[in-house]
Amino acid sequence: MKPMATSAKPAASLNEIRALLRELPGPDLESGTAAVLRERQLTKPAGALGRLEELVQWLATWQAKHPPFINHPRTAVFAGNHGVAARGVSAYPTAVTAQMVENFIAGGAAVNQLCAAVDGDLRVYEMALDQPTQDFTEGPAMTDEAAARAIAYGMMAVEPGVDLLALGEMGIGNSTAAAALCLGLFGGEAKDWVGPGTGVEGEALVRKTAAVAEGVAVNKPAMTDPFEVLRTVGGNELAAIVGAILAARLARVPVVLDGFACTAAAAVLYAADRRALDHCVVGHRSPEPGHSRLLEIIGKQPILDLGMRLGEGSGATLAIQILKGAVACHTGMATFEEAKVSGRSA
Ligand SMILES: O=C(O)c1ccc[n+]([C@@H]2O[C@H](COP(=O)([O-])O)[C@@H](O)[C@H]2O)c1
Ligand SMILES: Cc1cc2nc[nH]c2cc1C
Repeated sequence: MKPMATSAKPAASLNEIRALLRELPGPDLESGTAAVLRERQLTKPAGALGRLEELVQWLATWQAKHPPFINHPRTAVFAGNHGVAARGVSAYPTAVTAQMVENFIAGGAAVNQLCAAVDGDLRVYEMALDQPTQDFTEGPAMTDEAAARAIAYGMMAVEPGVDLLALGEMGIGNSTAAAALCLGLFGGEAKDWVGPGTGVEGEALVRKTAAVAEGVAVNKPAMTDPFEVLRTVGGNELAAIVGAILAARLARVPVVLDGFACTAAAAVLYAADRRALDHCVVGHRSPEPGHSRLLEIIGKQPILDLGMRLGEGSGATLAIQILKGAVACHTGMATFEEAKVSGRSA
């Protein structure tokens, strides 16, 4: 694992990102069909591997390869700080974002263990933690240039050789930003999208809900498209996730999303183009109430449902093991013909 310092990337504008969205490659139906045809020949009753069969078809379709493979999975964790955290909306101080980055580097976090367990390559991308975004209850969190730069930064997580990308985030206060993103993108009321995050309750939860409502109200006139929602109430690590998802699509790398904040960032792309997340699965369901609501809207069924509400890519990384199992069956099983097993009689 190698941490990466934030460096000035060539300035981009959100218009360049919007243009990219119009160039996304579609599914490779030939590879997907090849996976379905092979599944039918394997020594099992038709459909008996359930969702594993769908996942293999999905992988083949979006890697544009049959058989699909997972030899070099990567978990990319983006870390950012949020001005809105100063409103007392998290159970933890903002210093924890940088402290946890140190913990990731030292190998002491949950995601380090989960990534090692799936033989993954963990990368941590620290994004100017000493320069939090503006408090979005007072105006836009980011300028156009800063949002575009953060998206471009996230694109670096997709490098040659990576064949599956799990995404995660670390950012004290980002469940407030994620709730504001969801409210800005999909409407409803602030309380529909706000939950405990790291464990806020009582007065702090009231403050958090008010911050989300206020942030969206203040920035509403600027929220003319999903990228403006990201710019005005999102954050660096959330924008980077958007960039990583776009770059993965362009490089034909399937993506595994994590919990609430990660999925909320991804939902910016869904709101901009209904097909933009077709190369993504959601690794797990977080108990953060906004996550289930969001999964319903984007039409994704999570792979795991283990009550994990950690973030940092932990659930997405764990789900890599399920995807590996699906690929192992698909590539390693014998066909009825090879194993001389009789097929279905009626
Ligand atoms: O992934 C989730 O669903 C999730 C749910 C609750 C908390 N988190 C993590 O906790 C942090 C955000 O919580 P908060 O209370 O500081 O907004 C951030 O670092 C997330 O990775 C993550
Ligand atoms: C300790 C801690 C670890 C985390 N990992 C991801 N988000 C986190 C938030 C906190 C507070």
